[in-house]
Amino acid sequence: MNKKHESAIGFLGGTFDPIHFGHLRPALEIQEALQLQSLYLMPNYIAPHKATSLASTEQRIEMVKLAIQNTPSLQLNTKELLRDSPSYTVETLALLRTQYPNTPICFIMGMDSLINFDSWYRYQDILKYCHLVVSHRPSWSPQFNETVSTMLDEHQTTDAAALHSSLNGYIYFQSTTQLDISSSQIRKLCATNQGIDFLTPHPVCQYIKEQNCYT
Ligand SMILES: Nc1ncnc2c1ncn2[C@@H]1O[C@H](COP(=O)(O)OP(=O)(O)OP(=O)(O)O)[C@@H](O)[C@H]1O
Ligand SMILES: O=C(O)c1ccc[n+]([C@@H]2O[C@H](COP(=O)([O-])O)[C@@H](O)[C@H]2O)c1
Repeated sequence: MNKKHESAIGFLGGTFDPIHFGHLRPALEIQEALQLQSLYLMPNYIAPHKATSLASTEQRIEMVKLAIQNTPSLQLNTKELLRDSPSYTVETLALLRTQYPNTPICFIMGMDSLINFDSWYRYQDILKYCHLVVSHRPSWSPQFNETVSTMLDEHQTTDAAALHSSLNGYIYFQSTTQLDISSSQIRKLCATNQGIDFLTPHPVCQYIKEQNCYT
C-alpha cells in the first residue's frame, strides 16, 4: 500500500431514534474489516429528511452512550449537535475536514441511504471531503437511479487500501452481517406495548422503558 496519510477514521451518521443492533454490528464489522483507527457514531441534531424524532436529542445521545459503553472501539461524536440548523452531512464533513486535514474520512451508510443519495443537500460535494462506505441492508436491493449509478461508475473501488491512501473520493461496499432491524420497527413495537429485547442492547431497552420514549 502506498500510504501517504494517517489511517482512515469512520463516521456513522444517524438519527438513532433509537440506536439498534442494525447500526452497531455493521459499524463494528466495518471498523474491524477496514482497520479504521476510530469509528464514531454521530447522531444528527435536526434530521434533514425525516420527521422530528420521537425521542429528544438528549435521549438519543444517552441511548448511544448506553449502547457503546462497553465497546471502546465505537465512540460517540457530538459534532452535529453544535449547529442549530438541519444537520446537512456536507456541512458536517467540511468541519470535520478542517479538524482532520490529513486523515482519510469514511462516511458510513446503509444501502437505503445510498439509494437516495442524490436527494441529499449538495450531494455532489460530499466525496470532496470523504469516502463513502456502504453496507447492504435487508429489504434494500442495490438498484440505483441514473445519477447514483453514474456516481458509482466514477467513484466505486473494491480496493480497501484506497480508503487509507487517499483522503476522499471513493465509494466502497463492505459486506456486513445482515440484520433486518430498524428504529421505526422498535418505535412501532413500543407503541403497541410489545417487547423490544434483542433488537438493541439491554441497557437501551431498559432506558426506553424507564423514559417511555416511544409510548
Ligand atoms: N439494519 C441496518 N443495516 C444496515 N444499515 C442500517 C441498518 N439500520 C440503519 N442503518 C443505516 O444507519 C444509518 C442511520 O440509520 P437511522 O438512524 O435512520 O436508522 P433506521 O433504522 O433506518 O431508522 P428509521 O427506521 O427511523 O428510518 C443509515 O445510513 C442507515 O442506512
Ligand atoms: O445532508 C443531507 O441532505 C442528508 C439527507 C439525509 C440523511 N443525511 C444523513 O445521513 C445519516 C443517516 O440519515 P437517517 O435519516 O437515515 O438517520 C444522518 O447522518 C443524516 O444526517 C443527510
